[in-house]
Amino acid sequence: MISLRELENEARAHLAPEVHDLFAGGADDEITLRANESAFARIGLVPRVLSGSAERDLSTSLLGRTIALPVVIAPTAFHRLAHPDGEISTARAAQAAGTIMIVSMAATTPVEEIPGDTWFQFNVQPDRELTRYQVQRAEKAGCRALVLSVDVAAFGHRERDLRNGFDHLPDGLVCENMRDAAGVVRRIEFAPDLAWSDLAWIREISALPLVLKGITHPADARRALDHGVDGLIVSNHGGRQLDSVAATIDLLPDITSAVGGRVPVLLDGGVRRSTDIVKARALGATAVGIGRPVLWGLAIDGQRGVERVLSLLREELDRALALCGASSLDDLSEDLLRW
Ligand SMILES: Cc1cc2nc3c(=O)[nH]c(=O)nc-3n(C[C@H](O)[C@H](O)[C@H](O)COP(=O)(O)O)c2cc1C
Ligand SMILES: CC(C)CC(=O)C(=O)O
Repeated sequence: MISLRELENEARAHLAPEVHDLFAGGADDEITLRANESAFARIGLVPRVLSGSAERDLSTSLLGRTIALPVVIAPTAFHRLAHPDGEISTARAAQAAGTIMIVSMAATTPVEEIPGDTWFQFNVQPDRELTRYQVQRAEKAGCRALVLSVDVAAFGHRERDLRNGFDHLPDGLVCENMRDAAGVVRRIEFAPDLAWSDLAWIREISALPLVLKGITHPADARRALDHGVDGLIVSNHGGRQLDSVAATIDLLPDITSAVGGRVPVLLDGGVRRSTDIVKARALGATAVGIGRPVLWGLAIDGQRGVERVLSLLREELDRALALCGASSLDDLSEDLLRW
């Protein structure tokens, strides 16, 4: 398979239709789901010539670590629905590629068993003691940052899942990181009353860097900086939460200018080609996250499938930099783009 698009098509044959829908789908009319990808296509590149070098440096630094390419694994639920080895395979592939996996609170593998360089994503639960326990587990397990999803005040209306009647995991699979201190697997709930003032409490329960995922408004980006967060992820949850949210690449420039380089800004949603990464970097993102392509790779061939996804992006990015006359990611700037 020679592109993420081919992997996406092939994955269909490896998944039960309702699981494919669960992974592929978005909320309501899936306007945002489509917009994320199509918005990248509307931005043109205007490459420079005769300014490249024999070798390109694809590495970037992120919260004090160097990652080999500016692509991290976005947190996605239920990897064992895609492949029996689930999150372990994903993590090993991320490790092999020299990047970070953001482990989902809804992972089907205990965070303690997931190897490599990981961050832990969570939604604050109405039972704050459960959240405290989860966060402390992740910290003990060696996760290097916390990723608080802030776009989950309610559960998105995913019509494919409603139509398919997909409302619980098959026997044998549970959200392992939803166990409470007594070992009981708790249901994921939402906390519509979560507020900026709660960030102080998260700081109290953990010393890890805190990244907010699901920032779309530049005023919220500024507010997040006022609250001392360590990073932001511009995300509309892959179109699975509020439908009609603007495409993330269209939201990015206002956020990066509000942040002014004070903390790293990541973007996810619709990244399928290295030229999407070039555009995001040119608009000030430090790195991008990929969600669904990882699940497609996993469904097709476990760890090797995810490795393929990451190596395709790496090869493409190396070529795109050469063709942009760039020798490193820092050579990519907004003057390479035409809207
Ligand atoms: C099947 C699936 C499960 C997801 N689960 C989570 C999750 O548990 N927590 C979270 O913050 N985001 C979750 N997301 C959103 C992703 O982190 C990411 O924002 C989105 O997938 C990026 O878009 P992309 O799939 O187009 O790359 C999920 C997305 C998908 C497709
Ligand atoms: C368990 C869900 C809340 C996971 C999620 O965020 C998603 O499916 O998009």
